[in-house]
Amino acid sequence: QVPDSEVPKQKHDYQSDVARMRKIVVNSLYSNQDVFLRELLSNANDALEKLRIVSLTNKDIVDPSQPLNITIRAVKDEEGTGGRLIITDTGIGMSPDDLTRNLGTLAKSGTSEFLAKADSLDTSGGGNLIGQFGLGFYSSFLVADQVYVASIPTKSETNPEPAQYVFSSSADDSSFEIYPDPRGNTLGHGTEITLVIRPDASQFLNTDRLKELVEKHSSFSTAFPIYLLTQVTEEVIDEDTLTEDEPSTAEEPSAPSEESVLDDDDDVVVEEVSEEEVPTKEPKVTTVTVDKWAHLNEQPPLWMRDPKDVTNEQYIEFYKTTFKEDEAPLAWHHFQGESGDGIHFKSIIYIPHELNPEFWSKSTSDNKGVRLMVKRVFITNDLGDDALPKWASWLKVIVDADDLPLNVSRETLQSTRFLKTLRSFVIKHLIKLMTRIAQDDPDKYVEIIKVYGNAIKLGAVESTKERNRLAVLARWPTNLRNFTSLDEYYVNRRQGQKQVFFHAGVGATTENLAKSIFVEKVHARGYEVFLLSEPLDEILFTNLGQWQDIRFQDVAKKGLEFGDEEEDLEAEKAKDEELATRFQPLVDWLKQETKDVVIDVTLSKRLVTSPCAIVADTYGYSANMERIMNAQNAKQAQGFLHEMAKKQKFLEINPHSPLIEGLLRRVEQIAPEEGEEIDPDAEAELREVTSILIDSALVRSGFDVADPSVFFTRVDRVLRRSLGVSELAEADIFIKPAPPIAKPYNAVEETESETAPESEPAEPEPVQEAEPAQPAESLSIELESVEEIDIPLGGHDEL
Ligand SMILES: Nc1ncnc2c1ncn2[C@@H]1O[C@H](COP(=O)(O)OP(=O)(O)OP(=O)(O)O)[C@@H](O)[C@H]1O
Repeated sequence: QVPDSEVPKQKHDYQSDVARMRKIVVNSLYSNQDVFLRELLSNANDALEKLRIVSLTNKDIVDPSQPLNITIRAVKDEEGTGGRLIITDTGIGMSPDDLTRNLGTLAKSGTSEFLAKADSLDTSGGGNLIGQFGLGFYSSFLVADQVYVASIPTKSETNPEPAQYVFSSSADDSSFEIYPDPRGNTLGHGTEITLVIRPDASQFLNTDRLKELVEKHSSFSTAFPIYLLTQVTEEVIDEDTLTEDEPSTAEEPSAPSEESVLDDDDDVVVEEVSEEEVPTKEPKVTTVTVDKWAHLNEQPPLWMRDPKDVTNEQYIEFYKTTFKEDEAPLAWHHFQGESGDGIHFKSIIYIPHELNPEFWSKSTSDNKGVRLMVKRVFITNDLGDDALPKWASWLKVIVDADDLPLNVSRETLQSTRFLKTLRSFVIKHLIKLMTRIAQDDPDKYVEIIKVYGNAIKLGAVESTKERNRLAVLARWPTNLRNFTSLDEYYVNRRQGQKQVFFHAGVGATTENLAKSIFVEKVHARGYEVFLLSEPLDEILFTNLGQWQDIRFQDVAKKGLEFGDEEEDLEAEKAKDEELATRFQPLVDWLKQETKDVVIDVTLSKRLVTSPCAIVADTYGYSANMERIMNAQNAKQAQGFLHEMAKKQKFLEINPHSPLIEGLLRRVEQIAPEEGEEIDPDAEAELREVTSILIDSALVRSGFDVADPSVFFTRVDRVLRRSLGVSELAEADIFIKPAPPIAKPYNAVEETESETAPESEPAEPEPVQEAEPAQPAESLSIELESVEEIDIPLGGHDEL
């Protein structure tokens, strides 16, 4: 019976956003109509969960004769064109105020964000938004022209005698009505939603279709039984009273009870057949249609089942429904464990298909992704920051603990080892899951690592306990391939290799890193080098220190060894000595010239074609680390140490580079003979060339030059010389001054209206005629008289 009759009704206007929202939901989700059932069942499940939680501390509020369940009933019109779908739960219920607030307003935060998003929505995105913004109830209007919600809350101190009220609204109304249910209290406690199904949605009155939908979306996501009223035909023995062979339809069914429920094993249970009298004459068999409640979710909830009995589709559907996600997860793992306090649990962990964009910007984990159940009953999804470490806070977890008390509080959980053990179990199984995928399905693993690679690295940096296991899972590009693991690197190392080579440059592309002067020789020799572009990478390698028995080596730092240096030791040594003697004058000159920039100058063994490089000492900052530290404002925090670390640099020159050869020759040329004076011009020019060489070495090595404008002025000067342009020649500058300051707003308006008829726009006034704010001549004179800055040569204070 639709609860609509001549009782006084209170009319309320929908909050304007609600009307807009309903329209959006209906329009954007039209092709996705069947989500309505999932949404309403999810609300019913929530209401039952709320009641169960409240009843833990207040047993009296639940009517023991009223089992906690959800029922679905389809009632077709006599004409068979439409009908009503009635979904009832015996949950917490709603008072008239709740009905108004919950169904008539949008108290949710993020509503305006939703509306903005939804305005530009295509149909495919709608399902996701519905979940995110809790629009569940409005999806009723996808299939119904008119919706009645009859509800009665449980008894409480503030409401000892609750009454059943109805919320009624049609799909096009801008208002809704609230009124006392003319039928009185028919529900005990709970909510009954009656949808007057639109003709184009009549498939939802078909019990087979309903059964299919519930099985697909909802059967395993609730621990409360869901019953569907189905009609079964039975053959019964006709009593004398029945003379015709007409099928008879059962009356309005009562709520499901154990006896009235269809048993799955035994398809039809005869319910209303009296066996009082044994007919004496030949019995006549008649076919009757009987209404029966079919229990749709008889199987235990998914997480309690044996993984062997669950299909991939079921895992995916369960995930979507439980965590309100529209996309399938990337992977999942179903396992059981024991907390050490004797608490057993069953759990499923899911890796969502994408990382929440807020993951990197939020400092706390704000984790609602862990749903704790006790003996199949939902307890909470608010276990606080302790539930998962920040780096793994994107995981979606369902966990059911058998031995916890139902009224367990967050404080109790935190004081026992349960949460701690759960956390380490979840992480252990996540690592296991990822390791398995990495081995069995490398393509899938790449997909996962693209999304979660940096989160894994964060975990390896943050967690000392799991560092090595997580580092195994991380992947980096190298000069030889993409997505390389540390183990792969180790296996492919060269004979005698005692270092894991890496080169880091935050934000640089892999291609640019591969072209670095520090990589050229390592690459040319056929060694593999990790190319790191994320801020976390170098920190992680530094924290790891070594992999297996070989230590990490930044190729841009001192200490680079290939491991085969011993092989030609004698021949090498002799060559080195010869080079050292030959280049000594240049090294001495450079030491003097660069003493403020580097702590020493050496002949390089790492460069191939580049003339020189700035190399950080083992304990100094590499260019990458210097940038990271500067960005973190570590200068203030670490003061002296930071400055010291920055200074630990060496200049390495490549004795095989023609440029360095040339420089050596110049240094030798300007060296005065006994009793001769040094040529000051030649010396000044050499200094300038040296400065440019050092600055470009800094830039090539990834460091910043102290003052780029000084650097470029020097380059300009050298260019002028090579082009035969006078160093003193000044630029012919004329800069057109800006027009005078605009007139006040009103004045502009007046002028415009007087002088600028719409059809014929006035010629813009020539700049000269306007009254300049500053005389144009004085401006141009000032600019034209700018002089080139005279840069003192020699020394590198400015570096
Ligand atoms: N069957 C029900 N029993 C009790 N309260 C209900 C029921 N259905 C809806 N409500 C109340 O109405 C509110 C609005 O429901 P709606 O489905 O629109 O969003 P929601 O359930 O809060 O969001 P979400 O779908 O994201 O969980 C719910 O939060 C709940 O308080």
